[in-house]
Amino acid sequence: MSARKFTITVPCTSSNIGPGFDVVGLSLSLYLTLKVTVDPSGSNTSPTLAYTGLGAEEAPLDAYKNLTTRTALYVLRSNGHTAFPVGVSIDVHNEVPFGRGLGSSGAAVVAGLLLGNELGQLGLGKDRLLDHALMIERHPDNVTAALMGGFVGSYLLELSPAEEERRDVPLSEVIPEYPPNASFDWGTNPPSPPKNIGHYIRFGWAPEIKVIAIIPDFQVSTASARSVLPETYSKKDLIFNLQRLAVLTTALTRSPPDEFLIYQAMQDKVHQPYRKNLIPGLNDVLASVTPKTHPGLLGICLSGAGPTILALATGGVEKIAEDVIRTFREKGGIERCDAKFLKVTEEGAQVTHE
Ligand SMILES: Nc1ncnc2c1ncn2[C@@H]1O[C@H](COP(=O)(O)OP(=O)(O)O)[C@@H](O)[C@H]1O
Ligand SMILES: N[C@@H](CCOP(=O)(O)O)C(=O)O
Repeated sequence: MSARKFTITVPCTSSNIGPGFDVVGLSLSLYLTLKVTVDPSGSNTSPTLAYTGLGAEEAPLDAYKNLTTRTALYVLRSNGHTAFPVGVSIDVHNEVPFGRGLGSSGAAVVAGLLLGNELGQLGLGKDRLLDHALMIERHPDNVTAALMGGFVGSYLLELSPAEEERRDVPLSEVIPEYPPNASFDWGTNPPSPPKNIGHYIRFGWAPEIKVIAIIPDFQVSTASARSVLPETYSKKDLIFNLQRLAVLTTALTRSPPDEFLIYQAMQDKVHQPYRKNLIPGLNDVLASVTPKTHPGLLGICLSGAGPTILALATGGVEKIAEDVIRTFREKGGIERCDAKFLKVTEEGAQVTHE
């Protein structure tokens, strides 16, 4: 049998866009790319991994430790396969910085979903793959945008008790850490996830709206940025966010974009105020870059869990980036930031066969 070759491409994502905590995500033009060969005459029983680009010094090359291949193994195991096929080799190239709020872990998971689907020739559609993604990243915003592309809103279905039980399988059983604990049973496959647990809708995106990501040179893990959030919110703060999110999703589709509407609609009281201590200078950045000080600016917020700043603008993008970088340096003591001028990607994660 001859070797199969295919390439998986997954965009990075910016979630929340101000008030849409755990709800909206935007897929953007930095990519995680996997070039995969499956050679049935090969002798390796676990995939060999080579990795270039961002995170190369951190990403495990052991297929049982790497998030992408662990996700692929979950997709395989929950769909009747017991192991990886033989003869798999994967060249990873990554442009998505780790721990910056640009959805690197969501991209790694989505790449793993497509990888598992291809390795097992399972023929699962994207909607079904989303169910698998939600067993791993339990907030839908990044993974939905990375999988589907564009500007996307999503919610999780309320489940029946039986479905809850299938969904609440601990992560350590869905994608076991390696080596797994002594009682872990590789012979028993995890249940397949309940169906249609995540629902989504694609919004439009006004073509005039440009995207700037200003990426500080340090990591904030999403887990730690979630641990600082409160368990409960005041009615006032919830209403504040709901009102803005309802306006924002349509405001970003309208041409020409309305800067007053968008700037106000990108304010947030649910996550950014609690994350400011993790990101020195955040409040100064958000307060000092406004449509008044920076003509062309539409809105500015934390990208995902941070520390990246997402600015949306119709013009003046270089000045916005320069001033965010300067404010981070002067007020936050952050010496290095990288500015990226990104495109909204329409197509989402892709597999192409050679
Ligand atoms: N391409 C990748 N391959 C393997 N692991 C990855 C990859 N990208 C991200 N990860 C894992 O995800 C972690 C970052 O996830 P997270 O804290 O959610 O930040 P973010 O998703 O905002 O970049 C990394 O430290 C790494 O463990
Ligand atoms: N809604 C999540 C999004 C996390 O995104 P990431 O890019 O930081 O992984 C949150 O804000 O916690």
